[in-house]
Amino acid sequence: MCTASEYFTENHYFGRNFDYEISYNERVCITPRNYEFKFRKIEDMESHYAIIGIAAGIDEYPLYYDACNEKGVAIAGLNFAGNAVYREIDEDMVNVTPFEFIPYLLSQADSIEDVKNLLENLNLVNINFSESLPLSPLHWMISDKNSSIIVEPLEDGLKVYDNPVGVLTNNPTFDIQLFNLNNYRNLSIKTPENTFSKNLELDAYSRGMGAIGLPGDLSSLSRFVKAAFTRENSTSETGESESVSQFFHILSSVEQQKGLTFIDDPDVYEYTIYTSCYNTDECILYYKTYYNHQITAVDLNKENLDGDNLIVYPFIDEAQINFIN
Ligand SMILES: C[C@H](CCC(=O)NCCS(=O)(=O)O)[C@H]1CC[C@H]2[C@@H]3[C@H](O)C[C@@H]4C[C@H](O)CC[C@]4(C)[C@H]3C[C@H](O)[C@]12C
Repeated sequence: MCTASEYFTENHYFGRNFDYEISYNERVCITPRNYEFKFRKIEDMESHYAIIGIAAGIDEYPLYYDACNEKGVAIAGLNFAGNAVYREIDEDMVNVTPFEFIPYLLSQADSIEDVKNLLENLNLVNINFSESLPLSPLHWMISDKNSSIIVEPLEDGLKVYDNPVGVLTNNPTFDIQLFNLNNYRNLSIKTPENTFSKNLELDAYSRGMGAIGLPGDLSSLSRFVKAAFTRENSTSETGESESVSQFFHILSSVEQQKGLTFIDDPDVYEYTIYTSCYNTDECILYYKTYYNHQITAVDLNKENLDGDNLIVYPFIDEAQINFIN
């Protein structure tokens, strides 16, 4: 399971919880403007926008999970098992593989409007990266500071939805996730009136009673509601550290602790391996890992963006504990 979200103060923040039982040696990976993107079915790209993101630990290619480009367009890919359909090559369309989807869009899109235009003629083809890294069934949340969309490769074609809630989890399809929110329209951040009955005196014995009924389990339908409610009502000071802190708090409302989502024996559980947060205006990537709660940051603009080799920062995953005696 995974959850993606965005948040606004003076800047736009975007990121995700990466929840899974397997790590592919994730790391921060910067693709500078002159790294040559080789595509399987379309022309290679010699120069493009610079990209910062979190990618699998493969040396020759940036296999991004989530990323942001120097224009402030950000994407996260989330599991969409049983729903994602990738197609045969169609010579009349632009044939891009799922693992090329993030590089293809972020290398050239200035905005969500650009992304929508690129999607119009795009065919996501069923070509895997390698024998050992097969096709992964994904859907994507894509945002800039002005708008957000969800892209789902469905049986009947590539579906693009406007995203009015600024979150995404996993199954079911986004339209059902949105519809399900209707069931929670009674939730409130305020103490509720007693509408149960005029004849009964029911006491508001605790703060937070307006959100009784907000799901707390880790299923993707429930995380969608929890993340949407938390994000919608989130508030913070507008400085960078306060905004980043609030962003991580939104995603920690749906984080997965080891031991709660059993996958397999012996002791295989899904858990929140990392949480990312991009300030898309400044192109700074912040992250935390399951073991390291200290926020680590990498600033795209501090690199030489005109280079042609990938720049890699391995994750700092050990606990950083601040002993004060
Ligand atoms: C499984 C990951 C998504 C996490 C998630 O949504 N978990 C929820 C699981 S579930 O719904 O609850 O079952 C996805 C996100 C990005 C994916 C990776 C990226 O697409 C990059 C490459 C792509 C290759 O085709 C496969 C390996 C891979 C390295 C992918 C492995 C895996 O599918 C990843 C890591």
